[in-house]
Amino acid sequence: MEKKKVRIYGAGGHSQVVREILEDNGYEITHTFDDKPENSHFATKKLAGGAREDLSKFPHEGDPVIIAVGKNDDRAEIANFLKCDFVSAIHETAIIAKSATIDVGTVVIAGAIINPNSKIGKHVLINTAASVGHDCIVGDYAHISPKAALCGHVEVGEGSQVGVGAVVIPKVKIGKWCTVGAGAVVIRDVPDYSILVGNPGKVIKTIKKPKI
Ligand SMILES: CC(=O)SCCNC(=O)CCNC(=O)[C@H](O)C(C)(C)COP(=O)(O)OP(=O)(O)OC[C@H]1O[C@@H](n2cnc3c(N)ncnc32)[C@H](O)[C@@H]1OP(=O)(O)O
Repeated sequence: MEKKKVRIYGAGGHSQVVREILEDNGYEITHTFDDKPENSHFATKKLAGGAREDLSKFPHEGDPVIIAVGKNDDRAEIANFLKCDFVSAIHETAIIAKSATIDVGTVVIAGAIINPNSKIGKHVLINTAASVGHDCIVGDYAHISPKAALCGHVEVGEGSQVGVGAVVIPKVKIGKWCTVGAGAVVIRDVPDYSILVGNPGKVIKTIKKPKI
């Protein structure tokens, strides 16, 4: 049987993880693109320039693409300028409830768990061993970092990152483009554009709305 084909946008460390998931899932990677080839991971082969230099020259048509870029605002920007079909990458050891939904372009890494009725947006990253409780909503371009835990009915807004090992208690709403620091415990709703750290989590900074 002919292999499914995919192109990877992004050639850093995260791209290596996505590549392995796709290969394990039976894909052939036909091209890898990066806007900063000089920063690419040493193991990347057959690298081509990205679309930022000249969008009109980018081969939008062709094999579908996955955006394997770790920074949420970069992922959002790239998703907005590419006119391609997108695929998702879900590691075989991830546990995803039948009633959970996952939108296009999303990556779910080894050992992650997504419980019933949760809705995961586009181009989201659910990282290694992260857990998403029941009835959660995770917005487009968000990142739930390794071993972070969202309890039930939690909402994470567009573009927000929940840092490694952070915990979010039930029913808390995290706004858009927030960063929850590593190891934080979030016990109250978080306004858009906040950076929050500690236990109990406290907002230490507010960022400007990213240009995407
Ligand atoms: C596979 C992977 O690699 S996935 C990657 C996952 N990445 C992460 O989880 C990283 C999450 N990022 C963090 O925790 C960062 O420290 C951030 C975003 C919270 C803060 O970063 P910055 O905005 O650069 O803040 P900065 O480092 O200047 O620290 C500001 C203050 O917050 C404190 N602080 C920073 N991070 C934390 C934290 N996680 N917990 C508690 N306090 C913290 C600092 O000690 C400092 O305190 P001070 O002002 O009293 O000295």
